[in-house]
Amino acid sequence: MAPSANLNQESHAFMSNRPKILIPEKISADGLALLGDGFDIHQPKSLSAADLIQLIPAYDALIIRSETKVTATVLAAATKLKVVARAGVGVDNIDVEAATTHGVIVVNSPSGNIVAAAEHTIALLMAVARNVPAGDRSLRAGGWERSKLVGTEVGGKTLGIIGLGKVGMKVARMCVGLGMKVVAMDPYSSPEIAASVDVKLIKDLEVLLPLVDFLTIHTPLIASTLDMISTEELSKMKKTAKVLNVARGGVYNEQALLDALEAGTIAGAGLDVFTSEPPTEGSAAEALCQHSKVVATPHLGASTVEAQENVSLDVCAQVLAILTGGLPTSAFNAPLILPEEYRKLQPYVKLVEKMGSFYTQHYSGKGVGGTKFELVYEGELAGISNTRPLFAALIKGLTSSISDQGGRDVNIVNANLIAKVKGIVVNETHTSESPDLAYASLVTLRSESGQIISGYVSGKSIYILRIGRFSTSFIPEGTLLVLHNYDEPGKIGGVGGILGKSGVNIKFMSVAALERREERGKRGNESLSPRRGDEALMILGVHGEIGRELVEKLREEQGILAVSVVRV
Ligand SMILES: NC(=O)C1=CN([C@@H]2O[C@H](COP(=O)(O)OP(=O)(O)OC[C@H]3O[C@@H](n4cnc5c(N)ncnc54)[C@H](O)[C@@H]3O)[C@@H](O)[C@H]2O)C=CC1
Ligand SMILES: O=C(O)C(=O)COP(=O)(O)O
Repeated sequence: MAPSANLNQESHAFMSNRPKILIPEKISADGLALLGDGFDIHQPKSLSAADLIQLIPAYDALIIRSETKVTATVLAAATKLKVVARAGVGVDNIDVEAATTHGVIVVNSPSGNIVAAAEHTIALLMAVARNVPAGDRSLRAGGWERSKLVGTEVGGKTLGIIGLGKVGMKVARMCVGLGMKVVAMDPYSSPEIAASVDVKLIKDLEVLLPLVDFLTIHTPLIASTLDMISTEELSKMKKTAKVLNVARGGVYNEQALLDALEAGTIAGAGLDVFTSEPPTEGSAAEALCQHSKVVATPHLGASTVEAQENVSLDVCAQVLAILTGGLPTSAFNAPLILPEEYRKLQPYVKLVEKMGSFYTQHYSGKGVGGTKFELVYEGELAGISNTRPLFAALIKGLTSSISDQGGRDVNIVNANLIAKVKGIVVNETHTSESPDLAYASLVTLRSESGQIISGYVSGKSIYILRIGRFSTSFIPEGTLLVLHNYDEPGKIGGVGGILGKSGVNIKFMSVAALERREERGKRGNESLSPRRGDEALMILGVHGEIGRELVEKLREEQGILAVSVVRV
């Protein structure tokens, strides 16, 4: 479907190479200021589902609230997207599983708007208890209906909370403050946590429902909470009970609630959220909004100046971190890594990726290697338990030369999944016993069939230290020619001559000698000069086109045992 004219205009307005951020919903300016001017930020006023699919391929980040539906189709089209940031709590409008498959990080603001949501729950509680909106409506219409609008006090009444999480706990505190008795049901909470806010935890919903005068739900909308309160549950409640929903449309079955209000088996409802927003014509949600026993608001739970500042700051900081190579603080589908650990790991991420890429290109061409690996961390690295970024870097490196996307599709979010699909198994070993280690940390990649590559980081540079039986020290960068040869005089000259004739310049050369038997296992930084008659690896950093013909020519050169071209 073609995008609207308005959209075309807007999308052509910026064509720079800066990372692009799409913000189709209203986000507070505080967070946007945090992003600075290093990005192209596009804030269309409204975006249809079709327009979103049309636009999304150009974007690196998407910042949304509850209105934008980030479906599997949107994510499949989002070839550059690195992050979907939800400026709020609930991520039920994002297909998190599809995001994981596509390597897109989903972040949110876990607590930026919880005070707002809790306070809005109290606003609806008081509104339904005291008929505030009905009184206001009647007065505006010229009435003065006092006896018709007699309410109930909340003090001394029992409130039931389903979902004693962040919002639920705040609501509990506030309602205890209002003099209410509070009981709660949450299978993942503990009696101690509940007791800390004077709440009695009740295991069974069936036991809780008949006790309460007011019921409020504060769970996420997930499979197990959809239609959690339906006809049967409502029938167990007092006829005078009133229900509140500032969580998500769908945790109460809307039709069942409408029927109960109509039948008088439930006395009233305060609703902020609906299964379709705005409610579709003729739906139970629309009928609920019009019902005389209902106080309804248009998903205003998080709509306070303060909450919007908080959530905007929270998610923009994370988008900034992700787009500049850092890690988010609250991701739904990425592991939590402490900033200090991440700082230490970062140089090794590049090293391990290059080791993996080198491995695939150097060994797989020879038909050796396998898909089972051991990644050994020695020295300082051994002390870091959360090496998930290194695991992801290895998977990215191993698969980069054999995937359509050149490994760009692999990241910390989906590395596990991709490894599984490709049958790659990595066993990470941390060994702190490395008495002769001359580097702060050493990383060794070992395949099940015995191939080995080791590397280390020094300052800002990364080095490959060992390839199979050969010890070396070179910076893996650009196009490398790796020649396995007999270490005989004239080899370098011969190879140099062939390359020169083909217009290929040599940028650097490193001759890797066979590790002496006594040196194996030690791997210090002592340089090992090749001995006559031994085999050696010649690693050449080259500039120029290395075609198949040239590789064949090199292979035919006397004393050359194997040639591989590695691009890292
Ligand atoms: N109306 C609005 O504008 C807003 C709505 N929300 C909604 O409120 C929800 C809750 O937010 P938070 O308290 O921050 O989340 P939370 O994750 O801190 O708490 C959710 C609680 O629900 C519990 N839970 C999960 N499944 C359950 C089940 N089957 N039965 C009983 N308890 C269950 C969990 O154990 C957890 O304690 C969000 O997921 C969001 O959908 C949040 C903010 C604003
Ligand atoms: O944070 C949440 O879960 C909310 O429901 C708030 O939604 P909103 O950002 O106001 O569209």
